[in-house]
Order: sequence, then C-alpha cells, then structure tokens
Amino acid sequence: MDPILETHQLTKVYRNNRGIRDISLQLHPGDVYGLLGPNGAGKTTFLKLITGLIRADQGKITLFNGDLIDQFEEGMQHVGCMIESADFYDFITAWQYLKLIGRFYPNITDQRITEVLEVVGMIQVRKDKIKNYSTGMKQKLALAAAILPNPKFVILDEPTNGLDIEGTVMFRRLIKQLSEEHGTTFLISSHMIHELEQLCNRVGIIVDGQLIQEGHVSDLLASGQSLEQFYIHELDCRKGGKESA
Ligand SMILES: Nc1ncnc2c1ncn2[C@@H]1O[C@H](COP(=O)(O)OP(=O)(O)OP(=O)(O)O)[C@@H](O)[C@H]1O
Repeated sequence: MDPILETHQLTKVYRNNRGIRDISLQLHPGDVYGLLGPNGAGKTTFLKLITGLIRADQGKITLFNGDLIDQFEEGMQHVGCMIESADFYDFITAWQYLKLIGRFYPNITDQRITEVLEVVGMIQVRKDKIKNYSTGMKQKLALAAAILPNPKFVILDEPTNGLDIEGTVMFRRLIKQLSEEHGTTFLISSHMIHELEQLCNRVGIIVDGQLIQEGHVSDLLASGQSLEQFYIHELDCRKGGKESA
C-alpha cells in the first residue's frame, strides 16, 4: 500500500539555528503514529511543514502520492488538522464557525455539523459565542473542525491540552473509533505518553530536531517495556552519546 505521507530528509532551520534536520518518515493507511519529544524538539515545526504552514529549506514531502507543494489542494482536501492553539473569530458561535469551515469542503450538511458537535460534546453550547468558551471548549471545537470533512488523514498537535478528564476520554474514544471503523490515519504529537501508548500503533521520537528512533508499540509492550520506559531510555542513550562525544 502506498504511504499516506512520506517525508524525505526534511529540513527547516530557523535563524536561531533551531528547527528540524533530515527527517525521513512514512505513514501508512490506518497508522496511528505518535510523535514524542521534549519541549522545543521540533514536533510542531514538522507538523507545520507537512501541512504547508511553513516551507522547508530542503527535503521532499509526498502526501497521497503527490508532491505537497505542487499538488497542495488535492492532497490537503483529505487532511484534517489542528496545529497549535486554534485562532477563532470570538464573536461567532461554534455552529457558525463550523458552518464557515464547512464552506471550504463539498457536501458538509447541517446534519454533519450537528454530528461532530455531538461527538465532541459541544451540542449544548453550539449557540454560545466562542469568546465565552474555556480553553478546553475551544480545543474541542478545533477537534470538531478537524474531523468535520471526514478526512482520511488527521494531524493533531497537543490535542488534549486543556481538556478535562471527560474530554480526554472522549478524544481517545474518537480516535479509536475513527481509526478502527473508518481506517482514518492519525499523526499525533503529544506529551501525554500514556494516551499515546493506548492509541498508537507506531511512535517516533524527535530530539534536537532529529528523528532519533521509531518503533511499533506492540513490539515494545511485548518486550515488557512501557512506552514511557522506551522513551526515557532513548533520551538517556542520546544524552550519554552526546556526553561521551
Ligand atoms: N518561528 C520560529 N523562529 C525561530 N525559532 C523557532 C520558530 N518556531 C520554532 N522555533 C524554535 O524551533 C525549535 C522547535 O520548536 P517546535 O515548536 O517545533 O518544538 P516542539 O517539539 O513542538 O516543542 P513543544 O513540545 O514545546 O511544543 C524550538 O527551539 C523553537 O524555539
């Protein structure tokens, strides 16, 4: 099966010399891929590059078999994303916001908008102005917008930030349902390692802008390691390697 996303030696270095270097990664249909890494490692930079929010210095991004830059609209029509804190028009309601987002896609009905509001638990507050929402409510609305067009591939940056316990459970169930019943592919960057262990089939660790390790979660668990142990071990190896260099 062709990969959904393939990056080849993707590099973006900011003026302060931070960023990412040479990241080559493949996501296959149905993957739920967790991106882990310390603060400032380069996860958001990677997600911004693969959604065209910023341009790479070097490397190639192939999305649904097409070059991301040359065939941006064709590729992105199958992608839902939520990257960093979403910006909203504060004076409109959740319903109006999703209606607005729906205009970018064909065939988004009012019924579909109701459906996603129900899924993320926002149906009761759909007529309230966004300015009156809490951080978690805005996060749920951003998630609703990301899944609105039934995308084949969903990219989520810190999706559970600000969510309460109920919201986190809703999020986990939603990802499981979409991946198991619809075969949706996910790329999720998060520090919630226990969530990722339950959700993901594959994980990758980014440190100092480089993808230092990838693994199948089932292999880790079968070897008696938790994802947290694997992660800490990889970070320690990296530190050890740097110190002895
Ligand atoms: N626009 C920018 N200009 C300069 N440096 C930047 C810019 N955006 C990010 N960086 C730097 O690039 C590095 C990677 O940032 P990035 O936001 O990708 O990390 P992250 O892994 O998502 O971190 P976190 O887990 O804290 O969200 C950081 O050192 C950050 O300060």
